Amino acid sequence: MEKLLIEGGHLLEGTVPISGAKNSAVALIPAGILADSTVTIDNLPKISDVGILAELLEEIGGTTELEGDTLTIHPENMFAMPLPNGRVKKLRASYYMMGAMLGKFKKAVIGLPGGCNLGPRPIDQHIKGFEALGAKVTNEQGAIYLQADELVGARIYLDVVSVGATINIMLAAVKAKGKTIIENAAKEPEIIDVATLLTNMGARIKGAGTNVIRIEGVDQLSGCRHSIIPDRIEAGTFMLAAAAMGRSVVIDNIIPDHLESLTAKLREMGVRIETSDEQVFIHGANSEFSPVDIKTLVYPGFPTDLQQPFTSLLTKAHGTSMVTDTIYNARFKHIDELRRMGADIKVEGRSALINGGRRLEGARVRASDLRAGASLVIAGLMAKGVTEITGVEHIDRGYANLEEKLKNIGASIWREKLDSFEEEEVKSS
Ligand SMILES: CC(=O)N[C@H]1[C@@H](OP(=O)(O)OP(=O)(O)OC[C@H]2O[C@@H](n3ccc(=O)[nH]c3=O)[C@H](O)[C@@H]2O)O[C@H](CO)[C@@H](O)[C@@H]1O
Ligand SMILES: C=C(OP(=O)(O)O)C(=O)O
Repeated sequence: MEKLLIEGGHLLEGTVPISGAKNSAVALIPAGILADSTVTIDNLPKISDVGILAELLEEIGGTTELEGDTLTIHPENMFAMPLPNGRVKKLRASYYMMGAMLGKFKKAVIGLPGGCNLGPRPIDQHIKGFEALGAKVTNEQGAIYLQADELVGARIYLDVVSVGATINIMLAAVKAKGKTIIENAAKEPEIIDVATLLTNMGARIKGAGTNVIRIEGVDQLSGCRHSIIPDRIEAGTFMLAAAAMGRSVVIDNIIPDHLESLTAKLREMGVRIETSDEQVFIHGANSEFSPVDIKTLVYPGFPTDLQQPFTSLLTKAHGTSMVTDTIYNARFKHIDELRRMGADIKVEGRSALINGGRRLEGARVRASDLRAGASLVIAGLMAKGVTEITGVEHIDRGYANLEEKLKNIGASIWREKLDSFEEEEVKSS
């Protein structure tokens, strides 16, 4: 077990290159199962979720090669190996093994997924979609059993706009007989990225990125090469760090349009931002920030995954800000930790009220989930003194080379192994 240490107060200056998107990568890798020849995925982020998914493909008989940021998937010898336990429990996106294996083999056994604990995260809409396509789905002892004689296209209306259900139904439907229509689909850029890969493999998909996706099933999908879109959440996290502590920071290799909701809110606070085709420039630290209210919404609204990191920045604004999460009702585990660092924050229902303007102080804190970790890293960069963050394994699920990227722009951040006393403390917390 490890911890991150940050000596706060250092101003940031320079360029941060952004990696490929976690939430695309974790769907694109299972999508490789559907092909009958080699799939090559470029611009892969070096994060633990990616490594675990590659191992899952090997568990079902595939071979994978990771060289730099390129993953090559050889799906020829894959088979419908049941995966009721083990690695599937370590991440949320293992649910994509359901759609991909159902699409390819017409059957799958997959343990219920893990991932960030943000309150209830049901997968009823995924299952509703699989059933509509003709699968029999049962839940036995924490694993989902899926079986179909054949998959037949259907019209599926999602009761909840869900990224995971939209992608999972696409994965299952691309090889179904006839036409599938997904209504009230999610519109996140990662959905377009997955549809692009599948289309390059030979799938027929129209409307990805709108709320109605039409899929005409095909018999066969072949290998292809695909480069992952930039990670808008990683980019947003660095934009927030730069707003908090940046003299002048360039966030490079991004699609600025994917970050419009964040850019608008930062500008409203008084952060100076310029954008170009593939970069944003942030001039932050010396400004007097105004408080703002944010409400998380489905894309193109403000992303829930940036809510926690944004909260840290708001401790610097002069006055009271309100952060409301309409997607997850319990995504506030970072708040207690920010309080340990001196933040004045109250949680009321789905909202956090941040009374900003006072400098945070370094403390020993715990990252309970991925973006709570990002929020604590930003808080640590801002704080007086040293902040120690445990729960680093959550941060490693989603941020590639975080310390290196921050060090390169002037942060003082390093990683240490926990001693046995600290390990005991973490295990019992
Ligand atoms: C691997 C991945 O891509 N993770 C992202 C994905 O998670 P994930 O795909 O799990 O999130 P969803 O978009 O499915 O969830 C949105 C909301 O719908 C609810 N819901 C979802 C499915 C379902 O069957 N029933 C249901 O009620 C969820 O509890 C949540 O309240 O989108 C989230 C929302 O942008 C992000 O926070 C996660 O980073
Ligand atoms: C919630 C997240 O991830 P996951 O869905 O993989 O748990 C996230 O990326 O912020």
